Amino acid sequence: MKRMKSSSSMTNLLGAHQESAEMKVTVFGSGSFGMAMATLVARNGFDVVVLTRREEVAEGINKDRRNPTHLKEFLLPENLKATTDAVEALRGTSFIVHCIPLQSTKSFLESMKDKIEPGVPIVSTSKGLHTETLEMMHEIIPNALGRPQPVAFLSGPTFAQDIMANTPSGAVLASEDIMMSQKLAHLFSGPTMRVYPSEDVIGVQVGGALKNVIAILAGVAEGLGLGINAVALLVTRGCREMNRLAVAMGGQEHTMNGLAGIGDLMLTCLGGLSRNKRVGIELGRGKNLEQVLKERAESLQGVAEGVATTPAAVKLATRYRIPTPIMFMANRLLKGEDDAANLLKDMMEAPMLDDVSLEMEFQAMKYW
Ligand SMILES: NC(=O)c1ccc[n+]([C@@H]2O[C@H](COP(=O)([O-])OP(=O)(O)OC[C@H]3O[C@@H](n4cnc5c(N)ncnc54)[C@H](O)[C@@H]3O)[C@@H](O)[C@H]2O)c1
Ligand SMILES: O=P(O)(O)OC[C@H](O)CO
Repeated sequence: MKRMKSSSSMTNLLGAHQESAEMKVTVFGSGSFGMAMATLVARNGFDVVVLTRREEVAEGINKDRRNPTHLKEFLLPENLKATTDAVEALRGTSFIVHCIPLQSTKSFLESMKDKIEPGVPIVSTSKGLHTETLEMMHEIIPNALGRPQPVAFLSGPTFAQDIMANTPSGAVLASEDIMMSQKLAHLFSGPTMRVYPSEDVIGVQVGGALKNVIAILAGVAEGLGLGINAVALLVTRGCREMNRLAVAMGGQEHTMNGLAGIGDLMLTCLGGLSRNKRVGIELGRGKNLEQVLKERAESLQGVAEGVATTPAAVKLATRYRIPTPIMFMANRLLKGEDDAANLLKDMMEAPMLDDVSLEMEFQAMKYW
């Protein structure tokens, strides 16, 4: 494919699909979502290079057109290549799609800072909150690079498998600059993907992070065999906690009512493919967290961001004085402070007082 000679500035994103064959896109990460994003933009005509840590993955993608470890049932487009060489992956790139788990992003980007051109936009797809610093990606990226960088955040109800299968999906892409959101959203959109531009950087990120916390509990209810009524109860009341906290943190209510909020919550909690929900199911069936995470790591089942995000979510809820008893329950469970059945029984016995003030609710932390 024809390459642009120098393509590092936002102006090169103008013109979108008709110029796509001349534009190179770099994808960080060859896990499930890295492969889905790489395939999506390759289908839109871009030359795509996936940066992977493992030679055998690069070789599988380049020679067999399959990732040998993730979503290997899908044949990859010919204009999608892979490399373990960051300089090669980034040479002449127009924009970067970041698909590395949030907790690993700081160290990863610190190692990349001299290789990434300052003007190249980074579209983050990572969903979470830093477990210790409580930071979101809009803070982690410039801190790790040691400079401002054009950044955008793509989030919504998008299981990697469904994107690979080319069935219809939708997401939101947010940046502080609505013009940049519009241009980038257009580059990701296609016959089976609708990407809506937004300026709500906080709402889009918080929605993607907190839905994973609630999904763990949806899984716990399922693992305990409590039935779909219990799942709907937890997810709906969890949704209220997620919205209140997101708005307190600066997110917009309409974002939480859209694809990056309730849309992703529904998919993750009710769909069958969520890794976060799967962790909850295993906990509900009586396994401990250490055992669950060890088994997942051994069989390359992919990151469940909600595990590391939950302690950060409850710290932020405390900072913003937002009552989030369901998220606190998830935290107690993950810390091994109580077992799943006991926690849910306690929750059912909690008073129901919706007419108390938010502050009273927060102090009591037992109304839900
Ligand atoms: N899988 C999905 O359906 C999906 C959908 C939307 C968003 N996301 C988000 O995308 C992000 C990535 O998810 P995923 O499903 O691809 O996870 P995954 O576990 O399948 O893959 C993660 C990738 O990151 C790489 N990686 C991890 N730590 C690294 C480090 N320190 N340095 C370099 N590479 C490192 C791994 O080798 C792997 O290639 C997560 O934040 C997730 O919440 C995933
Ligand atoms: O598999 P999960 O739980 O990480 O969810 C994947 C995506 O975030 C769904 O939108």
